[in-house]
Amino acid sequence: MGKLCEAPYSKTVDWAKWYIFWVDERVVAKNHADSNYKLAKDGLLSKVPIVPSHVHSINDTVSAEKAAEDYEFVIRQLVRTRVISVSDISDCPKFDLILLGMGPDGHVASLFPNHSILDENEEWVTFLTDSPKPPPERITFTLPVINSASNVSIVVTGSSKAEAVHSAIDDIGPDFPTLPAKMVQPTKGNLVWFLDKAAASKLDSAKFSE
Ligand SMILES: O=C1O[C@H](COP(=O)(O)O)[C@@H](O)[C@H](O)[C@H]1O
Repeated sequence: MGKLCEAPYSKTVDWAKWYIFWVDERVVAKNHADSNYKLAKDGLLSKVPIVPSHVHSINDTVSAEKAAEDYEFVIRQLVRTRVISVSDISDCPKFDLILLGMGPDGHVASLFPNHSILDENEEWVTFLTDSPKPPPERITFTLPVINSASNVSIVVTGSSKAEAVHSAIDDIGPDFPTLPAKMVQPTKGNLVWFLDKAAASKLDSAKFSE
């Protein structure tokens, strides 16, 4: 994403075709240090000519429950008008690309290990008020939405995440709890992990290309 802010991409990418959504968001003001919107705005959106009306951030003035409901409503409208495609095997939106990070505990988006939110398969966007990682109030896409995307990338750096990378990618047998990151399995899409050497250091074998 950083590269896209630089020449030649900043000029050659057809930014008018880009629509931006947040897979998960912390329910804090948009200028708060914990805001995922702020992170994306400072790092990318303020540096490229994305159409402002194509940037769909959450309503930060309401409760987590209402923010999730509002966000799903917006996405449903865009599916109805065919701005977002729809999956042909579920009624879920089919995003072109879902870009995820992963925490040292194996969480992706705001889908945390052993949380009941992992079983949510009715809603497209749901909320939690007890996130084990602060801040506690968050909204998140659900697994069925993530797994309906055309492409999913998980980008992980640092040795603190090496154990979780190993558990999520390697075959570690049935006796271990399944991490949220391992539940990311696009039904008809591609999944690509991007790891630095430290994050890849506990993988069983060289399943990756440098
Ligand atoms: O809270 C979150 O954490 C993960 C990854 O966290 P990191 O600080 O270890 O990079 C992130 O991917 C997720 O979207 C976010 O809300």
